[in-house]
Amino acid sequence: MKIDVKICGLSTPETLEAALTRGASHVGFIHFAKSPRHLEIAPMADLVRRVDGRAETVIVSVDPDDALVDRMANEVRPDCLQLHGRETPERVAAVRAATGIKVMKALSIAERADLDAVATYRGVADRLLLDSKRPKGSQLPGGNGVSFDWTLLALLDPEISYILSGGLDAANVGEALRIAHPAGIDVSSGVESAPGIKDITRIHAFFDALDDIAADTDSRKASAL
Ligand SMILES: O=C(O)c1ccccc1N[C@@H]1O[C@H](COP(=O)(O)O)[C@@H](O)[C@H]1O
Repeated sequence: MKIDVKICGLSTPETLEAALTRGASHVGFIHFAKSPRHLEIAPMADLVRRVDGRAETVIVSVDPDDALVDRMANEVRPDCLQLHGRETPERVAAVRAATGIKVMKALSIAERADLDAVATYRGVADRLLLDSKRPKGSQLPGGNGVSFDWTLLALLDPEISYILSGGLDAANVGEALRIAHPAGIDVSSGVESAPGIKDITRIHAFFDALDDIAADTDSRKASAL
């Protein structure tokens, strides 16, 4: 089964094109002032226009107030709003109802107990994204390039569809997909040369790794016949 691939924290037309050319299903843009990937609304709207239907566009924000939700919805018009803060299920439902835009809710996972929150967003958020907890001292709730214990995901109801995020890169995505069975994967730091600087070579390396995994899966299926 082909999984969704979200390349997040894009901020230049060149790196956006690289992600789209390699077949990203989702491209993400960060609106969070403390992030090295932060984009103001106008340049973000410009990048979103360039996508022109080739992938789903996602704006990532953290506990946005109603005024910011309104600006993101009306001035950028993304396909999806990713809420990466402490938004409750009620807030997710309210953002969705107010904008008519899909909502992806990010949840932080570090231990078994963190999985309990996942079910409370089921049927409320359009997509669920499972990310690592922020490391001590980090000002960012995501985009820290840190992964969590993927074996925890075996404890999740298998009916729950999620996007796996946190510390993925070309070197570890194969192992992640052997352990977890996400509907999609999300990468940001793993395709950067420095915080906030997307690297076209690393974007290609990430998709090359996914191509290798797909080829390996196909050859295993063929030899099982
Ligand atoms: O990337 C950021 O700076 C960021 C800021 C605030 C909220 C979320 C953010 N990023 C999200 O975190 C995932 C995982 O990032 P990484 O691959 O571990 O670096 C990223 O894709 C964004 O969805």
